[in-house]
Amino acid sequence: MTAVPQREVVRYFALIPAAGVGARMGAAGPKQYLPLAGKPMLRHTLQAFLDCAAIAHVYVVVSAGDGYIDDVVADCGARVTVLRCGGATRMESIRNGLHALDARDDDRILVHDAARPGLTPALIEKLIDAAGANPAGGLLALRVVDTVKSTRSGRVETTPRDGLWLAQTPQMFPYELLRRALEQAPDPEAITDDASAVEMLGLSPQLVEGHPRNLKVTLPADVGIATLYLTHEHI
Ligand SMILES: Nc1ccn([C@@H]2O[C@H](COP(=O)(O)OP(=O)(O)OP(=O)(O)O)[C@@H](O)[C@H]2O)c(=O)n1
Ligand SMILES: C[C@](O)(CO)[C@H](O)COP(=O)(O)O
Repeated sequence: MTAVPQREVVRYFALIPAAGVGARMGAAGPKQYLPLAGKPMLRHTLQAFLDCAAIAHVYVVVSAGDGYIDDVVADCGARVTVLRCGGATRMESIRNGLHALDARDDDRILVHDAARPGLTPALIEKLIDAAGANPAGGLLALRVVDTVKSTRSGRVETTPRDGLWLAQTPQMFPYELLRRALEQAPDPEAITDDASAVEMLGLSPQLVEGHPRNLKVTLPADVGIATLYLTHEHI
């Protein structure tokens, strides 16, 4: 009997860049380790992926000299791998992480900021369900709800808000596409999210409605808001 070649099943991997210094937070150490609702910020972020059955493995990228990560992942089990290959920018950390992990071209990589601890398994599943089959990938994003002003022209002008979105993470792409996009980006220093590198290839990643609880903790004022969400599961 001739063996029928098996189609390989697409796997979903999380890649969490956690090698930033948190300059805008201005805390004594990197913001991803700040205690929030009793746990380091990054531990909350990891839990969302650990609680999502669709995620085969979680990779965390930290800087080579990181002295906090071992304690944070101590109770995470074998589904989490630490990659000590962080770079000088978010994009560099992600590129280094992609080189270090073992994935097939079609596997989906969900890049998610360590600094977005309010992510939930339901939001991860929503992204996978909506955009998992899209060859150009997809990302969580929020529709702009406020009136938008622009000062680009030198005077104050009102810009229509319809069709404007705020990018969140996870941002999910086939492994080969994401590697290629980040390698070919003309100015990787200017790229602040992964989707923009994919857009530069002429592709259109799918926007999937995210949630305000998935805010990025960037400034000191964000700590209180994130804590509120983490202590109130259903808001
Ligand atoms: N060289 C870098 C810079 C950032 N990040 C990660 O990318 C995510 C989003 O970046 P951002 O909020 O800008 O974090 P920081 O770079 O730490 O903050 P800041 O820009 O205020 O210094 C964070 O989880 C951060 O740890 C990273 O892995 N490597
Ligand atoms: C990836 C990101 O979180 C999407 O909103 C964001 O772009 C990170 O970079 P920033 O420098 O904090 O804007």
